[in-house]
Amino acid sequence: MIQIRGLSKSFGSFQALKGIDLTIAKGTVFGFVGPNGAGKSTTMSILATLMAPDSGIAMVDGFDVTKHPHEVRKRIGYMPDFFGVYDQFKTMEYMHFYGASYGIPKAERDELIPNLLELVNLSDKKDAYVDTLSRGMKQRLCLARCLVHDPELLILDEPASGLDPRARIEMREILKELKTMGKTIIISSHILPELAEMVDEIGVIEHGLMRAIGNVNEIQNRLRVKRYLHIRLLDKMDEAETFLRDRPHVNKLLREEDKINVHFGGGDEEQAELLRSMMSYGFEIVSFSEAQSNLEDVFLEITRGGADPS
Ligand SMILES: Nc1ncnc2c1ncn2[C@@H]1O[C@H](COP(=O)(O)OP(=O)(O)OP(=O)(O)O)[C@@H](O)[C@H]1O
Repeated sequence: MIQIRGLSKSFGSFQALKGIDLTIAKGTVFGFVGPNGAGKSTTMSILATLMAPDSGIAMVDGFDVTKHPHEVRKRIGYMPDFFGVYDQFKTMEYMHFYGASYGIPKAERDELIPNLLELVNLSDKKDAYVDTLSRGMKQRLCLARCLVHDPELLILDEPASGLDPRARIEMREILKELKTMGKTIIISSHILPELAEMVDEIGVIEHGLMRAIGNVNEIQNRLRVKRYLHIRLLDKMDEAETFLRDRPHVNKLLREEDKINVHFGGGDEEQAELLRSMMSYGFEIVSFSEAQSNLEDVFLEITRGGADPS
């Protein structure tokens, strides 16, 4: 669905994209993650035909975004990170406005729009003025608007940003629904653990370069991040940190207020040995647990330069 080769874009002397490559198959939900200013929005704007690259190629469903923007626009629904919602419209009117812009006949819109509003849980707000909607509702309305022409590809730039936890969960449920409908989705986010359960693949971008692409497990394996141990102690945190740094298979330590998180490269036996050694040294251990590494850990690992993902 998406093919990007050597995509570059500069703003003045600043190089926002430095030749990125990316392939996303049809039906994939792709999580696009990276720190602020990494180049996510720039890449998405180019895919949405709103910005021309300086060099390189971006194709959507076989159409070049710069040569055939109209073909591309028919196939995509784009949700920008900042959007206006034409406050003087009621929800229903707003949807009709977008539907009409895509040339969808009124009779068809009359059938389609209530279904879309239901999908995004806004049926009861159909007669409300857009400016009276909450932020979460506006974001869901924007998503419904993206779906009006039944695009195959959704390009969603931080659709959950600024939402409270409940609104985020609602947004995530809608995205899961779209996934089951077979849409290809590229979604950027800072809320990484939330992406983990719905994305098929992730791409990590930093300073305009793709640092890693693959499914979460593949990337973890590539980074050789085996397991994460959370160790809570009654006291002697500094001493424990020094002790742990010298132990075998301890790749990295992250200190939190009341616990030490260890990136551990060993297996069960080595882990048991680590616990044994801490006990015999005299540390008073409150808990010693193993956590599944999640998308956030992977992201931190890559962007802190803790391991070479290549
Ligand atoms: N129109 C512009 N003019 C000048 N610089 C720009 C412009 N658009 C983006 N940039 C710069 O390009 C870099 C990449 O920006 P981009 O918005 O793509 O990042 P991002 O990964 O989406 O970050 P965020 O998560 O903060 O939205 C940033 O340093 C940004 O300041």
